[in-house]
Amino acid sequence: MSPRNMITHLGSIFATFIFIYQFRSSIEKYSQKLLTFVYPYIQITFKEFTGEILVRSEAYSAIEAYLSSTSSLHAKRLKADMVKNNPSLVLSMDGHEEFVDEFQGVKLWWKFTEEKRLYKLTFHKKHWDLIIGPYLKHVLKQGKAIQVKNRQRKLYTNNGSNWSHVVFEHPATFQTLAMEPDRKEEIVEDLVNFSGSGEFYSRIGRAWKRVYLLYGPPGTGKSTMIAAMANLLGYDIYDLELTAIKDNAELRKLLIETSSKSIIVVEDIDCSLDLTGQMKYPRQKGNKDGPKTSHVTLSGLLNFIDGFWSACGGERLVVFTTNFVEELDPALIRKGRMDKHIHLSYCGFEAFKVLAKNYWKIECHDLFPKIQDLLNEVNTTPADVAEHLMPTSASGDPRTCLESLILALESAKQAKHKELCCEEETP
Ligand SMILES: Nc1ncnc2c1ncn2[C@@H]1O[C@H](COP(=O)(O)OP(=O)(O)OP(=O)(O)O)[C@@H](O)[C@H]1O
Ligand SMILES: [Mg+2]
Repeated sequence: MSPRNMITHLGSIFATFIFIYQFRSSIEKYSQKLLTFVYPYIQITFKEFTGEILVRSEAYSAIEAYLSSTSSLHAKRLKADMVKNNPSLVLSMDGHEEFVDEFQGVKLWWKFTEEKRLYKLTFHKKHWDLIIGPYLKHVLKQGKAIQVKNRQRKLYTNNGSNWSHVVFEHPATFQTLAMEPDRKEEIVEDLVNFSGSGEFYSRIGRAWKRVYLLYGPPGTGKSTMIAAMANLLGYDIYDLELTAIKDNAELRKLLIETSSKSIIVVEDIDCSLDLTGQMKYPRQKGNKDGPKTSHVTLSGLLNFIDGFWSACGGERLVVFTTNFVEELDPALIRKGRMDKHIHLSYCGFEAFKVLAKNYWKIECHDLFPKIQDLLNEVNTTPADVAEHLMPTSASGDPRTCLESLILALESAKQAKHKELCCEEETP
């Protein structure tokens, strides 16, 4: 073939290529249009790992948590996994399993692809706004809440300026806490409101934190309530031992290292802090008048909490406890610094009934009226009552325990009576 013909020949091949290419892209364009007309569904994929450095996507894990809880009710094929830091089995959709969800009357489909580690969401394009907006917001919110509930919680303690932690597994709940039901309900409501009010706090420009002061005699349930709070909200606990802290710099370091969704606990502040704000030393635990040993003042701590928390992460509770609330400087415990004061007192009859139900699953008994009368006359702590209700032998029956409690209450009543008589006799 002559060069001239060769070039013409090549030109026509090239032109054909161009034609096919253009024809193909218009086919693609029209087929795309046709497809969307014929197939009006939108698909969105959520991959487990995203970005150049392949970070695990938060959206993926929230969707996984959401679907594992909702799909386990409907999907036909599930798989069960033990997940690190999670005490229970986590069910999730088996590979290629499809799950139909419904939101405000709109159907949508989730499909999990195991080998690609992705979730595919399919929905009709006319629901675009509803799905991209409220639905996905609902899925991520629910998923995150489920993750918090399932995650293994930790109990941190500080030795000096470093935290160390153990797995937090305390059985106390507000159901098992001996307290008047309506007071308990009010506290639970306050806590649940707090945990759901992130937007509220950012709208009013306040740090998302709430400070509780639990006060009352020893053995009335202050530490038990803290555990119940952590279990209710799924929070970690940071048990801050202030006497182990040298100065404010160490305190700042410890507080900055705490994570959100946690309770910072400062027990027995009357024993670990200078309550008047002067740089003296607090007393040893339980010794009302002994010398003080820490270098951190309550006002210094509260200023940190006010200042520190407005500067960084939110959703933290701070809980102070004390046996001697009357010792605390009112300026330091005023509302706004310590938002909620909770008095845990001696055991009343309603609180006793909670303990009787916890320990013996009894809600009434012929000895209850006698116990009610004695509890109205004698101050005894739930710890003491719990001690008497503890079954002494495997076959023990409630009567033995209730009778031993009555004996103890009657002797306490006589001792009180004697004390009163002595007081009257002393001139
Ligand atoms: N209100 C309560 N409800 C249920 N159990 C209680 C209650 N109060 C005390 N107890 C029982 O008594 C034990 C001691 O209670 P807890 O440690 O909560 O007392 P506390 O108020 O923190 O005492 P302290 O002031 O000495 O720290 C707990 O293990 C718990 O079993
Ligand atoms: Mg305690």
